[in-house]
Amino acid sequence: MKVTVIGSGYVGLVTGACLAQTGNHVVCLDVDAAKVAQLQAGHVPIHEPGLEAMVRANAAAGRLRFTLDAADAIGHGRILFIGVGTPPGEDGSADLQHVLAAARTIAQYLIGPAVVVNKSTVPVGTADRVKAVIEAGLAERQIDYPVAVVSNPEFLKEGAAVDDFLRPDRIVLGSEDESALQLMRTLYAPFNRNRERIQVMDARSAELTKYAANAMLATRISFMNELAALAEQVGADIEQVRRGMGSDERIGTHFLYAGAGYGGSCFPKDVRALLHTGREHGLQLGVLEAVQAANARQKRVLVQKLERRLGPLAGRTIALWGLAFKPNTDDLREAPSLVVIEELLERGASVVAYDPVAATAARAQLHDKAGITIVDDAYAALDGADALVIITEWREFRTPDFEQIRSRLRQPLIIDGRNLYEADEMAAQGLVYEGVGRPSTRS
Ligand SMILES: NC(=O)C1=CN([C@@H]2O[C@H](COP(=O)(O)OP(=O)(O)OC[C@H]3O[C@@H](n4cnc5c(N)ncnc54)[C@H](O)[C@@H]3O)[C@@H](O)[C@H]2O)C=CC1
Ligand SMILES: O=C(O)[C@H]1O[C@H](OP(=O)(O)OP(=O)(O)OC[C@H]2O[C@@H](n3ccc(=O)[nH]c3=O)[C@H](O)[C@@H]2O)[C@H](O)[C@@H](O)[C@@H]1O
Repeated sequence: MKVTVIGSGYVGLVTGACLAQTGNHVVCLDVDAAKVAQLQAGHVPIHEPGLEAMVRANAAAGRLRFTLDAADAIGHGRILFIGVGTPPGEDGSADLQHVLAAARTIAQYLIGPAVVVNKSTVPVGTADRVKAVIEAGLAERQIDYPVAVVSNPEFLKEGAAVDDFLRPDRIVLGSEDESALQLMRTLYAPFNRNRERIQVMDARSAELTKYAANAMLATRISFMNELAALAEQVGADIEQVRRGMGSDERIGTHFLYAGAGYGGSCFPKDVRALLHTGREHGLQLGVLEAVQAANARQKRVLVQKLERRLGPLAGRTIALWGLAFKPNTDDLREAPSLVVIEELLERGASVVAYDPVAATAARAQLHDKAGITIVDDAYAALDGADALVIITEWREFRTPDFEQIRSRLRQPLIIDGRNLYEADEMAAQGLVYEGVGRPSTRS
């Protein structure tokens, strides 16, 4: 099939590459000239395992190309995906300017009937708005090609995006247009083998499903972070509690890890956007408000732990391991590390940070901040530091050289925002260790 994808970011690029992989001919449109040039040269500008190889292979096979030329891209596809960003506006609502601009571009250059598929995360009612914008644009051109708009929210996770797209838990299709749905079923058939993953519903339910899923996951995390604080007070271990409660099938084991707070480009923004939708309809979503407040508190917990151990932090040097909002990505959007860095610098501490993948992105973002150095060696970050704070659970931090950690730190203190180690083992290594919601070493 001929497919056009508007927006070549995490979602657009993964969608384009995976659909080309199953034999479709895909053209990806973007407005960012530098990004398009990079992609045309076979370079994927984001760190996403497996993506670059897939992009190169499909480009070489003639099934995937990138363009800035809207007429070319819109003229190509019978199915047109919208995968542009929906960043938070001032009031927390999802800013739809890019989605609506994409709709206008479609209307301007469409040369025949089309199925427009919205993959961006958008508030309820956006499918109707997109359809109205396209129809108005076509009417101006005095043509009336039939256009169906399908809501098809994306559930991929960064760092596992290709895998998630190829093996989705479900494929949500929001539309009441039978022929559009039939086309979508055919397009998604390769990702729908062995068991039925396609769920058809109305567009509004599809749009709300996306926010509901992210909000539920965020809720689980904030709930566990709150319980972790309680566990510390009552002398329980949140890791044992997690195992105990997660083995109940009704609860399940995923997304129950207490930590440094959730970050990323989606949970924070989507929780805010859903709260805004609630307010627009006169509803206070109290559970979700608490989720958001708990997360804001959690991002500060590691610094409070440091203060309790070290006293005032002015003049101290703190080593940070991990800057990305989670492993396997170089994405720093809403990363807990940024809050920790801000809080440490505000208190007059210096920061020496290491991240195996996000260092370049972090240097670009933090270059104007005095007091932070980003180094390329995990152990070099420790030299002369008063403590090590672990913020992202990169695999290489799982079994580090504890002897080096102890000898290179000025004080043998680890504050672990991801509960990677056991307190008694740390004590045996001569380290003072504190995780989140778990018993610490004694001293
Ligand atoms: N990043 C993620 O893991 C996920 C994101 N989403 C949602 O998908 C949407 C896209 O997110 P990302 O891919 O992360 O965004 P992104 O910021 O990485 O990429 C968006 C791309 O769209 C381009 N763009 C903007 N306006 C355009 C226009 N008028 N025409 C053509 N291209 C245009 C931008 O230049 C950029 O390259 C958002 O609504 C997000 O909430 C959904 C699931 C997962
Ligand atoms: O809408 C989106 O963009 C995506 O948002 C999340 O994906 P992502 O933000 O890439 O990353 P997650 O793996 O969900 O992690 C989000 C944050 O929660 C934190 N987290 C996750 C799990 C957990 O148990 N505890 C916890 O603190 C992570 O460290 C990270 O900061 C969802 O998992 C995806 O399904 C969704 O498509």
